[in-house]
Amino acid sequence: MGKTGEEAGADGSMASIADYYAGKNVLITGATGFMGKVLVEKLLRSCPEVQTLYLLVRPKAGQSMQERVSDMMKCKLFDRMREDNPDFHQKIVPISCELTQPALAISPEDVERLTSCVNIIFHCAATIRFDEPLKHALQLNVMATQQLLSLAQQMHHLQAFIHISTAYANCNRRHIDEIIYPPPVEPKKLIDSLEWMEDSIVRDITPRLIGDRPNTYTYTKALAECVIQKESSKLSIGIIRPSIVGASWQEPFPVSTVTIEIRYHIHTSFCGTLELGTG
Ligand SMILES: CCCCCCCCCCCCCCCC(=O)SCCNC(=O)CCNC(=O)[C@H](O)C(C)(C)COP(=O)(O)OP(=O)(O)OC[C@H]1O[C@@H](n2cnc3c(N)ncnc32)[C@H](O)[C@@H]1OP(=O)(O)O
Ligand SMILES: NC(=O)C1=CN([C@@H]2O[C@H](COP(=O)(O)OP(=O)(O)OC[C@H]3O[C@@H](n4cnc5c(N)ncnc54)[C@H](OP(=O)(O)O)[C@@H]3O)[C@@H](O)[C@H]2O)C=CC1
Repeated sequence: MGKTGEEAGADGSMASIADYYAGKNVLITGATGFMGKVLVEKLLRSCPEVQTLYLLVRPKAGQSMQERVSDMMKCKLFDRMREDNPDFHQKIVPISCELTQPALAISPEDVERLTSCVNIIFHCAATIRFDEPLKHALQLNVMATQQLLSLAQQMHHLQAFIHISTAYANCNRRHIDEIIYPPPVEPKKLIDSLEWMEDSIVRDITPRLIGDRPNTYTYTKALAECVIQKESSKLSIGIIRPSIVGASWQEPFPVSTVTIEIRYHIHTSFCGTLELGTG
């Protein structure tokens, strides 16, 4: 992550990661997901002086966002935290949202609270279904990212906006550099033109639109990177492109063997069961 000059010591040395997070307020989207909850646990455990984690969570399946976050903190992932610091939940503040709604459906009071104190944003939320209908994938992976960037610009103390992309955003290329490639289409034009179209028409033209990318997931993740790049002069932005995220190696506890059922369709259909061991 980039550092601001004021975070460097007098001798120009960088603070440790834990020192950097001391007293910081962090906003996380997708905190109930596979990667988000690991991030929440890691920040709480390894950066004990972090001030507050604001989690943007939607109510789901009859559960309020508070119930969902309470359930999450009871899961095995947080066993070590419960032992080390039973009061860790006090650092977590759930904020109600629905990322596909205008202004992310965050209440004005919560917007005020977030804009006055958030220092770092981790944007993990996305639809990761490879076969998500294009309109919905655009709504969540691209338009919600745009809306979160708008919110970020209102934040008075924001130091970093970290966007979780994917190594597969440019999987149509043989060689991928650490750059953002020009978009296959101007995201705003695409969104505007799909808005009035019936879902069935969008479905029919999706293969033409995504071109040589294998699915709507990688296509919309690539468009999201372009949306992010447009704001890069106004915000301090980092883009992470993980590849395939597996089980934990050592922390918070080692998972020695995991069986992954592969039903991915990237370049060819692929079906089978893969055993991954860690030693
Ligand atoms: C040595 C190394 C070699 C490595 C060799 C790898 C080669 C392969 C390369 C591909 C590499 C792409 C890496 C992208 C990395 C990102 O960027 S992250 C994105 C990751 N995305 C995902 O994991 C989502 C994948 N899943 C999907 O998109 C959809 O489930 C599919 C595959 C299109 C299937 O859709 P569907 O036919 O409607 O089926 P769906 O109801 O979704 O799922 C059927 C069942 O499978 C389960 N299921 C679905 N997805 C998963 C999952 N990921 N895990 C477990 N269960 C699942 C569901 O829970 C459901 O279970 P039941 O309810 O039946 O019990
Ligand atoms: N898993 C992997 O191997 C890889 C993942 N990535 C990227 O990492 C990020 C996280 O992926 P992962 O954790 O696996 O995904 P998950 O599907 O496990 O999590 C997605 C998260 O997004 C939230 N979300 C989805 N829709 C909405 C919505 N409408 N409003 C509010 N929140 C919403 C989900 O909340 P809810 O619980 O309410 O559904 C959930 O917390 C993604 O950006 C993905 O592209 C990149 C490379 C590899």
